[in-house]
Parts: sequence; C-alpha cells; structure tokens
Amino acid sequence: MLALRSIAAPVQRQCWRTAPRAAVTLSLQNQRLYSSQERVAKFDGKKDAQGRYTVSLIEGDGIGPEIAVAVKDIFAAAKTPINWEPINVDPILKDGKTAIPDAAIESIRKNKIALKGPLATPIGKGHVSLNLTLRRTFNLFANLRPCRSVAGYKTPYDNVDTVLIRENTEGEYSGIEHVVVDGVVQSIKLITREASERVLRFAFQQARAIGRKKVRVVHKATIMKMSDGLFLTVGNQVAKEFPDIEFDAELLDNTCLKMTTDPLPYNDKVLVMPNLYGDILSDMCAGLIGGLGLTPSGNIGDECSIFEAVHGSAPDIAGKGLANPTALLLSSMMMLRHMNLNEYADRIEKAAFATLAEGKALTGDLGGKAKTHEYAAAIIEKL
Ligand SMILES: NC(=O)C1=CN([C@@H]2O[C@H](COP(=O)(O)OP(=O)(O)OC[C@H]3O[C@@H](n4cnc5c(N)ncnc54)[C@H](O)[C@@H]3O)[C@@H](O)[C@H]2O)C=CC1
Ligand SMILES: O=C(O)CCC(=O)C(=O)O
Ligand SMILES: [Mg+2]
Repeated sequence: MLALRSIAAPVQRQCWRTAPRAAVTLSLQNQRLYSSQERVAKFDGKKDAQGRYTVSLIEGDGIGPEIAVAVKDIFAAAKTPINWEPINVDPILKDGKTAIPDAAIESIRKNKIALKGPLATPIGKGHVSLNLTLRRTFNLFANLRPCRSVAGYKTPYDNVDTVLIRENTEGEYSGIEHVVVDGVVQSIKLITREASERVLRFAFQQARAIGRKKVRVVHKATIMKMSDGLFLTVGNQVAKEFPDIEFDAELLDNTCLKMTTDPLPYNDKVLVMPNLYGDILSDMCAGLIGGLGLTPSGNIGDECSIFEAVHGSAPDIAGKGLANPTALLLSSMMMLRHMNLNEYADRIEKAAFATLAEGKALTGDLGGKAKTHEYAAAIIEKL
C-alpha cells in the first residue's frame, strides 16, 4: 500500500522569498493571530488524572515528520498539557474503497482531536486522497483557513487578514468519477443542501465570533447554475438567521483578481465557498503573506476536529531540514484554542512571532538560512 503513496512534481517557490526585511507593520496585538474567539465548535475531550489531554498525531509524509518534531519540541518546552498519540493512516481497502485503519479512527474518535502533518496523494492512479478521506470519515464539514501577514516579513501586501471557509466534504472533491466511453470521463460535483447549510451557518457563526460584519459567498453560479446556484441560494436563506451580519456574493475569478490587486478590502469579511475554490484560494492567500510555510487550518466537525497546515508534503525540500514548521505550529495554536488551552497558545505564539519579527533564525522560504530545528530552538529560547 505504501508504494501507492507517490508524490507530486515540485512547484516553483514564491518569487519574493528573498524579499528584504521590513519594519514591523503590525502591532503585537494584531499578532495574536488565531484568537480563542475563533472557537465556534465545542471540544469535549476528557483530561486524564494529571490534567493532560491526549491528541492523536499524524506526522504525515515528506516534510511532515520534520515539522512535527519541531512542534513537539516547542510544546514540551512550553510544558503544554498534551500527550501525543501517534497514529498510522497508511491506507487500507474496505469494500474496494480507500479507508483509514480502524485503530486510527478509534484514536481520533476517542480523543476528539488530532494534529496532522501533510499526506501525499498519488497523481492520476492510486489511492484516494487520505486528507479527503479523513475529512469525510469524521464529517469535518468546515475547513477554516485564516491567513494574516507576519510582522516584519515584507511582502507586496501589508496587513493581510483574510478568513476563508471551505466546504470540506463534497463539491468537486466528492470523488465520483467514471468513464462514459473510451476518451470521455465524467467527474461529478455533488452539492447538497444539507452540507451547504451547515458550512454556511458555520461561516456566519464564525463571523459573529470573531467580530466580522460580512459573510461573502465565492461562487460560479453563472456557469454552474444548479450546483453553485444551490450553494448561493442556501447562503441567502441562512443569512436571514443572522440579521446582524451583511451577506453578499462574488464570482470566483473576480475574487482572485481583487485579492491579488488589493487584499485589504477582504479584512472585514468571512469568505465561504465550495471545496475546490477554497483549496485554490487558500494557497493563493498564503502567497500574499509569504507562502505556505505560514498558513494554518482547522478541519472542524461536530464530534471531532483535525488541525493541519494548508501546505502539502513539499517533496522538493523533504528530508533536508529546510521546512518551515510555522504553518503546523500555528495550526496547533488553533488546536490549543479550540481546546480552551489559551494561555499555552498565547505564550507559544508570542515566542514564534517574536522569532519571525527578529529575523535572525528564519527558514529558507522566508529568506533565512536556519534549519527547521534551529528555528524551533530560537522559538524555545523565547518561551
Ligand atoms: N493537506 C495536505 O496534507 C495536503 C497534501 N498535499 C499533497 O502534498 C504533495 C505535494 O504537493 P505540492 O503541490 O508540491 O504542494 P506543497 O504544498 O507540498 O508544496 C508547494 C511548494 O511550497 C513549498 N512548501 C510547502 N510547505 C512548506 C513549508 N512548510 N516550508 C517551506 N516550504 C514549503 C514546497 O517546497 C513547494 O515548493 C502532493 O502529494 C499533494 O497531494 C497538498 C496539499 C495539502
Ligand atoms: O489531499 C490532497 O492531496 C490535497 C489536499 C489539499 O490540497 C488541501 O487540503 O489543501
Ligand atoms: Mg490545497
């Protein structure tokens, strides 16, 4: 099975990765990035007799183990009350379909929370994405992907602060594909009222929780009149439950143009969209602030949640100690706040942002020379 875990071709890195450092543009208060107010779904995991929680840990492929070590070292140094339970998600076949091993499912069901490194998906043939399988297995219906500028790291855009929510269980990623006749294939984009309603309601709740006054659906209902049309219609209906929040909609291509021209008008909004659009736009947002090494995410469900970086397994830099662990670290901050362990998240986050702002121990993607473990050590020193 492992042989199926082949990897994608490397992707060009951001062209301004060696951009000169600039004065800190954001206040420290703004740097308290992923606030506890973003905790909309409830976590009801149980502490042990020592007051510690157990978190299922999927280290993942490629750079996964390197960035996971950095996070574990930082958590240990901050005396975070977490026991890690490593789990193996190498795919198995159940009734002819890709599935997660039972032991891994039991671990996440029991702990109700997991931190996950990137999992590689073979291109074309091979097993179904394990990332998507995990999201579907646990009904993690909303993928919350915030993206904020990092103080001291200069990009063409200052003070970016976007919040993107992606429908996480269906849409273009439903995985329903078949050959009609030789040379003709069909891929079905499945949109249901039920899944649309729950992610749209989550978007409005999230907007309220973080004090944003606007929810915007990003869509292509001009072309996909029925599928995106349903998503948009449900958005209009759910909006009526939230009279304090403004609701509008924007075509995806226009959103891409406007965000890359000037992202600041998006700072007062929560964007919500079908699966594929959220996947693409979240990488694009990462590009606005310094790349995939910096952007976290949470896959949120009613029963459990899995936190992971936006990025993938980065095969081009894997095993070389070059990976930036910030994205996974910030995902673990979202996780701690989801668990109401805010004081640990605040402390670690403060140390991480101070290290980034100081700029002495940056990884290569941010124009520095530090290895993954050297950057982690610099954060630990600041704890
Ligand atoms: N949620 C997940 O587990 C995801 C998994 N993947 C999988 O990852 C594999 C590789 O996909 P790619 O398209 O290459 O995307 P990728 O996100 O792995 O890499 C894209 C580019 O960003 C750089 N990069 C990514 N994370 C970085 C980090 N932490 N520090 C420094 N640089 C970083 C990489 O070196 C590469 O140049 C594929 O098999 C894909 O299916 C892709 C995206 C998300
Ligand atoms: O599952 C995969 O291979 C990619 C998933 C992805 O790109 C994402 O979740 O952002
Ligand atoms: Mg992606």
